[in-house]
Amino acid sequence: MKRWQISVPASTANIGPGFDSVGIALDLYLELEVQPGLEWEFIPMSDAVQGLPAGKDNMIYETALYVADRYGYSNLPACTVRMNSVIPLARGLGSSATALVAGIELADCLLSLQLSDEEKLDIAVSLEGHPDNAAPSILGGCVIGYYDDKVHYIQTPIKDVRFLAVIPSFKLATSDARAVLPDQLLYKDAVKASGIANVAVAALLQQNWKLLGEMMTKDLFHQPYRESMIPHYKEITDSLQEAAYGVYLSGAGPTMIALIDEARADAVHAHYRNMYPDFEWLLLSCAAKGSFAEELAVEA
Ligand SMILES: Nc1ncnc2c1ncn2[C@@H]1O[C@H](COP(=O)(O)OP(=O)(O)O)[C@@H](O)[C@H]1O
Ligand SMILES: N[C@@H](CCOP(=O)(O)O)C(=O)O
Repeated sequence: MKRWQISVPASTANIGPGFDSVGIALDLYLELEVQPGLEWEFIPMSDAVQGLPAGKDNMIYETALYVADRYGYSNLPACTVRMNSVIPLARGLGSSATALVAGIELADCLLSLQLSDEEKLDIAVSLEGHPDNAAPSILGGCVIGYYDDKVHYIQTPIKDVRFLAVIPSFKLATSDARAVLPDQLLYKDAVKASGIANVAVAALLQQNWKLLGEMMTKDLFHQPYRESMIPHYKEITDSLQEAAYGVYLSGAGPTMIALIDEARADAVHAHYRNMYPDFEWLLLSCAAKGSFAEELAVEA
């Protein structure tokens, strides 16, 4: 009887103006331990995953079944899945994408599909609609991508900077934070927004963190519409701006992230954590490696 360990990194999407397109994998993980069982059961092993569906209504199972169906299988052998995660849910750190990617890895293990990264990407992004969370969770590093009939992307490493996440205590579902965005932009505004995003991406590729930070605050695609959903957004981001290259809304929020020089990160973290103790603070790094599954030794 085989057993597996599946590991999927969280992600921070948009990075300011890279709306629905730019994302970075973070060293914060959803981990699953999978072993054959009598019926499907998802057991939470950490606080972050308490209260999630425990059976076939869990998103990880639903995704795995979707993959099975896509490859011509009508069911999956029942398993007990122990879920361990430190990714806060509905905070803008890509937890739903980690569940989706974990489901793909799960089906891959149980059905010996031997999916390539490209196949995993195609499945995940066709389900999410945008590649900014799922692509870095699968590939690791920073991924700049666009999806139509396939995922067009560039993957690039991130070095010398840390991500200081300021996490409010309330949840904000991505669907709610997308509902406040406009249906259309005026042509001249779209040109301006695209110019800002182009410079941000070029800065990212050249690791020009100062220029990237400047472009973060100029975003016209999503942050201006979402800021008012997050109490103290302006106060906190203005304050952090003094110690950071730039500050942005992570994914759909409510988490805010300051991009900080690696050498100063610990000191900045300690200082701001004391200033705003009502928030959860996490000092994170880019995860160079994406999702993976490995077979565990059979228990005696
Ligand atoms: N490990 C998991 N197992 C099952 N469902 C999950 C898991 N992690 C996240 N989800 C689902 O994803 C939802 C959060 O998704 P979303 O609103 O997109 O926020 P985010 O992806 O920013 O955390 C959770 O409320 C839950 O329904
Ligand atoms: N581009 C999406 C990203 C959502 O990320 P999440 O981590 O909040 O799920 C958006 O901004 O809506």
